[in-house]
Amino acid sequence: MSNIAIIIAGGVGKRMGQSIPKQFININDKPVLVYTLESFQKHPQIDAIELVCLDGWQNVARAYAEQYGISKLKWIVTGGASGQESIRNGVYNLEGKAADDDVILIHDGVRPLLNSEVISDVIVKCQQYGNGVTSMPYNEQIFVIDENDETVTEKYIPRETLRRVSTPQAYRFDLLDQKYHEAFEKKIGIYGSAYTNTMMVDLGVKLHFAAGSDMNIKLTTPENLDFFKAYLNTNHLE
Ligand SMILES: C[C@](O)(CO)[C@H](O)COP(=O)(O)O
Repeated sequence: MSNIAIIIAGGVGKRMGQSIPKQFININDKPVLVYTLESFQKHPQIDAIELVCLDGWQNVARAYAEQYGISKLKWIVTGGASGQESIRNGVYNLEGKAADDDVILIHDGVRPLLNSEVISDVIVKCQQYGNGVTSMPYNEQIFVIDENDETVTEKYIPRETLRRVSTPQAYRFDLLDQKYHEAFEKKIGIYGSAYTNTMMVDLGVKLHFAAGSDMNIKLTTPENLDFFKAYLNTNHLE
């Protein structure tokens, strides 16, 4: 049984407002994506890495992998028109390569502050239950926007009933492959902001929470990049 990481780096990163895709932005002279790949390269339980890459950037990614010694990188697959198409491309490429009981970890290429405990726990949960999704408690109050006026609210959701999820998310390969085929055939769970976790729930799968980390932020805005730089500088990481 192997543990295979699929790193999703197929997006253009419009919200970052930069001329190059956010996964390729250099922070302290190293691309964001390389920090992410290194987390999986260093983890002793990860056997192989597949990168789903924005079209046109495959050679750049391959060159970086060589430069930074990401020897576990086995496959580079081209991303799709949406997040779900990108993940699907990564999953389908593993057909005939991954075994049914392999643990497949899906992770955003723009979450470079991933620690090894989070990777370990999501693998344990997946081995135990067939899936595991990293998650954290929600610490803010959540209010629901009024149906008729998006500037007001009269309703909230008690935060004790919520958990916010992140990546990595891990699924047994047979479940993951079967559910992507079902989703794309029936057009379920593949709308705009959908991801593997929401698709699984839409297709009736019960998800199991794994440990998350507040450091494991997704770099979406320029402020997130500033935070990442500050973190690296304070912690003297390279
Ligand atoms: C974990 C996630 O929020 C989906 O549940 C994921 O990080 C979303 O990534 P996206 O690039 O914002 O779709």
